[in-house]
Amino acid sequence: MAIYTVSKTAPVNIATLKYWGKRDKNLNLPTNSSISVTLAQDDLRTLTSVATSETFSQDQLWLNGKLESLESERTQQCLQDLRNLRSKLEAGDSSLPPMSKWNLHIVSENNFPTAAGLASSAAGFAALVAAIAKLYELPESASEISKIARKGSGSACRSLFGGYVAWEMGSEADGSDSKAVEVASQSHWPDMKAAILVVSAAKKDTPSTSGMQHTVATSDLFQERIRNVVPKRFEEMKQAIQSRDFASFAELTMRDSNSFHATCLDSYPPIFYMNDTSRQIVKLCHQINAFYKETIVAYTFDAGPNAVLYYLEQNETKLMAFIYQAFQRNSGWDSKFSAKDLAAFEEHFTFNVAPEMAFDLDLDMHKNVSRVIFTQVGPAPQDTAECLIDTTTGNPK
Ligand SMILES: Nc1ncnc2c1ncn2[C@@H]1O[C@H](COP(=O)(O)OP(=O)(O)OP(=O)(O)O)[C@@H](O)[C@H]1O
Ligand SMILES: C[C@@](O)(CCOP(=O)(O)OP(=O)(O)O)CC(=O)O
Repeated sequence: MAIYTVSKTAPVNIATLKYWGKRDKNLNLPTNSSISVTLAQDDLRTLTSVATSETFSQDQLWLNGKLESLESERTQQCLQDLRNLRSKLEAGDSSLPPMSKWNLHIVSENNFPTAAGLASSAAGFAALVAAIAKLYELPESASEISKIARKGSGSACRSLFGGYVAWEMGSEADGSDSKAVEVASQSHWPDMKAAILVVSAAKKDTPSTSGMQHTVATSDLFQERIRNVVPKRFEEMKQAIQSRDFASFAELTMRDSNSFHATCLDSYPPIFYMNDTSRQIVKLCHQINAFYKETIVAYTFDAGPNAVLYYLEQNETKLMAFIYQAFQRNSGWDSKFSAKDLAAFEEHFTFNVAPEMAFDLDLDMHKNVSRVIFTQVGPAPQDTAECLIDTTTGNPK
């Protein structure tokens, strides 16, 4: 009996205007629109292979080599929506194999820690939905498909696009207008880079879903954020991206990270995602921008202590003069930079920074950082020849 197989990779996205709060928990409808940058898949990606056949006896998911439950309401909703679309297609074309009635085998691998605040659920659900949509040969646009990924994990809808992405919150009760759209392509602003300082790769304390429910229910500041702060910032950030205005983009990004974490602190009891090391990194970024009298770096933090720093390629040496000095003992440098690059960072620090520097760099900061990941803006989910499923048995390789 035929086994049909498809594989896809999907990216991580890191929000520059944060999604925090749901107006509908079941449909994952947000209380505000958000914006993110999609990151390159060479460094952080989910690879998902899906197979379907009349012979499979049940839906099954293997995540990072382990059989996982597919029971969660969110995954079930994604599978149901995809099957409904496939079923419509089959109704109009009797030559199509009736895949909507068959079970699925899903095998997925993240090349980075799962559930550690590195947006694994975003890449994970984007890859799952994109792979099944391809297997089913669905003609729907990426925005339409993003509505399905959104039900898996809100931020996953933004991982259906490359470059710079908005998730428009929409206003319909059924979520039909709550979808991801492209703000600008990767090629519009290709020199955006990101350095991720992994402060903790451990599973986080308060999962995003319960954290945001708690904030919605208890924070007064949250109301101010969604009513008066984010709507204006959403327009300003789109404008900054469209005009490639890094200084504005960076300030809006940092302010929004601070605003989101302020609502966490304003929740009762409070939620703490950032830790002392995160705060030291915030301070360092402001010191770097003040040193150069120009905004060359932006920090942002998700639901965990890890820092994501956005900067432009042309400012790499200026920024890395500081970052290499502080974090050179952490792993991650050699795979991205040549010995010549690293020497240039060191030299820039010694000759341009050190003589003028008005503050002390805390050389112990690296002790609380496990590794540094260097990456940049990247494309939408990709087709791949790599397959995690044995095409003769339909089981993981
Ligand atoms: N490749 C994948 N395929 C399917 N589901 C996945 C995949 N990777 C992660 N997930 C789901 O996402 C969950 C982790 O999501 P969670 O929101 O807790 O962490 P995170 O995405 O790393 O953090 P955050 O979204 O707050 O940045 C996993 O437990 C799993 O259910
Ligand atoms: C802080 C954030 O990263 C929160 C992401 O939350 P999730 O998308 O993980 O939440 P669920 O919809 O409940 O799955 C901000 C963001 O990515 O916009």
